[in-house]
Amino acid sequence: MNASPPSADAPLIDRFARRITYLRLSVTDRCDLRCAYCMPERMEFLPKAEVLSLEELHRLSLHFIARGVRKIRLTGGEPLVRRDMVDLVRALGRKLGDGLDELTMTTNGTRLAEFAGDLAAAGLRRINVSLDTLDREAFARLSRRDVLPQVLEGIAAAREAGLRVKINAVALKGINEDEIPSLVEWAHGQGHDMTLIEVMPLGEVEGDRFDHYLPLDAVRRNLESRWTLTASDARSGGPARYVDIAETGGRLGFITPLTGNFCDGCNRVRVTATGQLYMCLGGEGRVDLRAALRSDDPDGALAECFARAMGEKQERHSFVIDRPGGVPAVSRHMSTTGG
Ligand SMILES: Nc1nc2c(ncn2[C@@H]2O[C@H](COP(=O)(O)OP(=O)(O)OP(=O)(O)O)[C@@H](O)[C@H]2O)c(=O)[nH]1
Ligand SMILES: C[S@@+](CC[C@H](N)C(=O)[O-])C[C@H]1O[C@@H](n2cnc3c(N)ncnc32)[C@H](O)[C@@H]1O
Ligand code: SF4
Ligand code: SF4
Repeated sequence: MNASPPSADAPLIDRFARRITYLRLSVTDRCDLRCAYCMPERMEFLPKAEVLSLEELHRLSLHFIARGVRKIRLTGGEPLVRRDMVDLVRALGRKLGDGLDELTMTTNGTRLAEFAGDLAAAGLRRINVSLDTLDREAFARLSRRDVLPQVLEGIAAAREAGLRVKINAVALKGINEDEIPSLVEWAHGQGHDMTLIEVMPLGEVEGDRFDHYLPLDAVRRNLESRWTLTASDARSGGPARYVDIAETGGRLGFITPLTGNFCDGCNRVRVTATGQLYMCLGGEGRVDLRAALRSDDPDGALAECFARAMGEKQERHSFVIDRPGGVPAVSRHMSTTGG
């Protein structure tokens, strides 16, 4: 008996009954920074010709929304280095309240001062800005670019434009470890939520991630010896688990792929700038949506791709950072998959 063809708007549900409602869409693999935990100084970027056009990114997003995706995060590389970014936000913003609950972005903030107003006007309400340190020299060493003042200006501009800002910081032993409490105080003092992230072994970088890996269970214990942390029920749709801190009056999230696996509740997939759908951040499994989109029968080909992706999405990642010299879990850099 022949199986019936996959339907054009079947919800995205994987083999483990996890429903996919969150798309992380990487709009470019390029970046104006070179964060040492993310990529090497001499990073090779994709030829522009391989990257999806704005119209293709939009069309693909609509296919995801038709299948039950309610949250789209634009990411990269650095999304704001792509020139037509605001146009994409404007186009997708029209789906807010009409299938889409949230359209948001993760950015390094270097270009936010220029774009915050346009992004807010186009429908963004909330934005995550990556900021690992407030020390200008440490920032310049870590990101290999001396642009901390620009990032701080960007964050201020986002707030002025009415965007809710969440600060993301990768916790790094010997780099920002001692600064974590003051970074949290600063973020909360500015009215921003904040999230700490464990470094993940994705893609080759210069140096050994083991040297700077900082488990967040230890960071949490340290913060508990200083402040009153109360577990919060707040959820932002991503993997963070939050606490409220009485003394700073703010919320702090922990993203713990290594010390507290959260794959059971996975609700997301990611698409690269070349239209490759990766079912898991920590896996090699992918399907080629660009080829489907450019085929003679895009609707049928995409339906098949989505069915295959849901059949193949893996249960969990197998990241470990447990000894010097470990190899990355996958060769792909975080900047390719968009985090
Ligand atoms: N291992 C793993 N890490 C993830 C996943 N999703 C996001 N992250 C990591 O979490 C960090 C923060 O991601 P963000 O781009 O701020 O997105 P988010 O945490 O979903 O954001 P919220 O919507 O504010 O919850 C990045 O370093 C991501 O790589 C995931 O599915 N698996
Ligand atoms: C890949 S970046 C893309 C968006 C933007 N360029 C930025 O930095 O916000 C998304 C997030 O991934 C984080 N990240 C990058 N490499 C990482 C790694 N190896 N482990 C954990 N987080 C990482 C960054 O700190 C950032 O918060
Ligand atoms: S973390 Fe973001 S800003 Fe830093 S190098 Fe990677 S993509 Fe660029
Ligand atoms: S590592 Fe893979 S399975 Fe786990 S939460 Fe992330 S995408 Fe989902």
